[in-house]
Amino acid sequence: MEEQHAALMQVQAVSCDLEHISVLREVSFSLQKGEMVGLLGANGAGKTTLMRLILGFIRPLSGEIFLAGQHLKHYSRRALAQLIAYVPQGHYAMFPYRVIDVVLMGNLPRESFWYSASSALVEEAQLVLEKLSIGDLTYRRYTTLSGGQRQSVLLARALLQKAPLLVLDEPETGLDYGQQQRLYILLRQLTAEGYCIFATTHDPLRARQVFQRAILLQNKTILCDGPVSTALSDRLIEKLYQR
Ligand SMILES: Nc1ncnc2c1ncn2[C@@H]1O[C@H](COP(=O)(O)OP(=O)(O)OP(=O)(O)O)[C@@H](O)[C@H]1O
Repeated sequence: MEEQHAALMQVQAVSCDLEHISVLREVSFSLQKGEMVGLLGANGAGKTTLMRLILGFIRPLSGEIFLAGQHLKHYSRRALAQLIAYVPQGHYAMFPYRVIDVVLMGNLPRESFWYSASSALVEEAQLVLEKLSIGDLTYRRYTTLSGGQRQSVLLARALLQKAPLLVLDEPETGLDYGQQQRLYILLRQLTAEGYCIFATTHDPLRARQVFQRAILLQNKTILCDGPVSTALSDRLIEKLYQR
């Protein structure tokens, strides 16, 4: 059964310009179910741009991106959201929704906008919040939360989305030490359940402990892609961040 071996995401020779400036050149890699992959590179290396490309927010100049075997351009927003969940780096001040309502928005790709959440779904959302140790925030207003608390709520929303590919932009930013530890334990559990985690990080030493595989971006392309034991060697870390 070829389907079972197909990569969850395949990026083939992707190049991208922003404002007529070349940002990425001939980037190729694939992501499989059950993998936890870190994306590393110096400031401005193109990590966020690469994430925006695979999320379908921007189109590549050339190259192809496939998700679950289908070209990204053939997906509707809703169909895409059933396969990729995204936790952005920034925390935008939104309307003063309650935390539980923000988390329930994770189910929107499967429902119409005006759907009323079943009690089973509300219970599920509460369980996700508890899993992230923020059950006490359930009925707080999102706009009143701290940056780290908002980050955890956005992760809860992404988990309720139940997409097999979780894309996280610097997920540990703003989290205290305990929340970071719990986050990585949870991400490991999710990969064991078959989820694929693709996350940027600025902490190569931490990445060496928590990720299985690392993709290093430098000079607009991939410097190294492999198991953290080799991709995050002292030599390559030094090379990656040199000026
Ligand atoms: N909208 C834009 N228009 C023009 N250039 C952009 C735009 N967004 C990003 N860039 C440029 O593209 C390059 C890659 O930016 P990107 O945000 O992808 O880097 P990054 O690796 O995520 O950086 P950081 O670690 O600082 O978050 C940078 O040189 C940046 O200045």
